[in-house]
Amino acid sequence: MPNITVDLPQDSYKIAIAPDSLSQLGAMMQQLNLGKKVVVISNPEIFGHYGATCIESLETAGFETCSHLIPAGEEYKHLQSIQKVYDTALVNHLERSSTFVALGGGVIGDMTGFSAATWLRGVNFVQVPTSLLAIVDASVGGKTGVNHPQGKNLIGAFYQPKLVAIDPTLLKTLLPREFRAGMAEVIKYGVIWDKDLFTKLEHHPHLDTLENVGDELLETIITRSCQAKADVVGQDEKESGIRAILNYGHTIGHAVESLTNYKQFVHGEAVAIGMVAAGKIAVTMGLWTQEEADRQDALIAKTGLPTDIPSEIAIEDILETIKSDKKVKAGKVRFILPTSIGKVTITDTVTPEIIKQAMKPYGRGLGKS
Ligand SMILES: NC(=O)c1ccc[n+]([C@@H]2O[C@H](COP(=O)([O-])OP(=O)(O)OC[C@H]3O[C@@H](n4cnc5c(N)ncnc54)[C@H](O)[C@@H]3O)[C@@H](O)[C@H]2O)c1
Ligand SMILES: O=C(O)C(=O)C[C@@H](O)[C@H](O)[C@H](O)COP(=O)(O)O
Ligand SMILES: [Zn+2]
Repeated sequence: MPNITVDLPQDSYKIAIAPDSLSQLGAMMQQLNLGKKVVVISNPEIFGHYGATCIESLETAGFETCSHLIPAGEEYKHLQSIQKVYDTALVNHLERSSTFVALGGGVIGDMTGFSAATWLRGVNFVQVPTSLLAIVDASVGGKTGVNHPQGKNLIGAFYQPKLVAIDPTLLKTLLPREFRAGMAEVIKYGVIWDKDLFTKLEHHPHLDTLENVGDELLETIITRSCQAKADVVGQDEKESGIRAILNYGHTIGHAVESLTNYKQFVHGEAVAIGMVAAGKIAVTMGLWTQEEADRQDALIAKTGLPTDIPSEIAIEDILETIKSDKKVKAGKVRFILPTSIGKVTITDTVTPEIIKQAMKPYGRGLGKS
């Protein structure tokens, strides 16, 4: 599989994609002129599977290692978990030249990156993504952070890794539900950026498990998704413009995640629901054809992802929650809406009335309104 570069004005970095990336991690990090000390941050399950290989690779390359484990789950993505990472960094005398390695999914990656951005005002950071979602999206681009009780990722920093080491063989232990969640972000790239990827996904009979996707399509999924993200981030590192398109499906998706207290849906599932909702809004506004929106929704359904906002969520609660979305500008909520497959527009013209109208015919999200 090819390597990809995230080309930035400062500190460009490599996304290394290979079936032995984990065992080569130490050797790859050796090339980066990093300090001797490394903390590997993970969760107990992932560390149980891959911690030993990771540590062995680092120590063979001459690094001194320690580890820090955070319990699994989005509900631990908060500032108290970061405080405990700082405690480990302090006890182990990590220095400015030291490196924080994220061995995990997007939750571990976002928290490790935020800890690295803030400990000693910034130490080195390396991503070793282990979930499909982290491989194709979260490990690339330097968005790091944690949730606030009032909303998703409200606390954070843009802080780029020195290296992203992707080992697709780690996916063999990922649960099918989590695989499908990653596929939601892959479908996102198809809708916002890569029509050809979208068509390839449409033509594949089953997208619901790693086995059904198969090696050839998996390689395409990983390389095209990472390339799409690298292209967008390379143009707009800190989301002053085009990068906002990577938030397609997230305006309503994040609201659904936080309104269900991160218990009912994992991130990718909420994004799938958010993409279907954004599609309805785009069709209602005359920006997108019903036929293409149906193709998007069919792909999401074929993957086995949810499509509907649960009826227990009142549309008023969604409208209230999206007011604290990070894309709000001059008090206006901005939406990313498709105009044709592979192309989207960023707009602040979506009113609460349009959202209600778009949702109404489908009977969703109107339970308590
Ligand atoms: N920074 C970004 O650009 C970005 C992009 C997308 C999502 N995110 C964030 O990422 C998070 C979602 O990431 P996620 O979907 O990876 O969730 P996650 O990190 O919670 O991982 C999902 C589950 O899979 C398990 N897991 C991961 N890899 C495994 C493996 N190889 N084998 C067995 N189990 C494994 C984890 O322990 C966890 O239980 C959200 O917090 C989201 O906000 C960030
Ligand atoms: O990298 C980006 O930019 C994204 O928006 C990618 C999203 O998939 C990801 O979920 C991100 O964390 C959302 O960012 P946020 O700024 O809306 O919290
Ligand atoms: Zn996302």
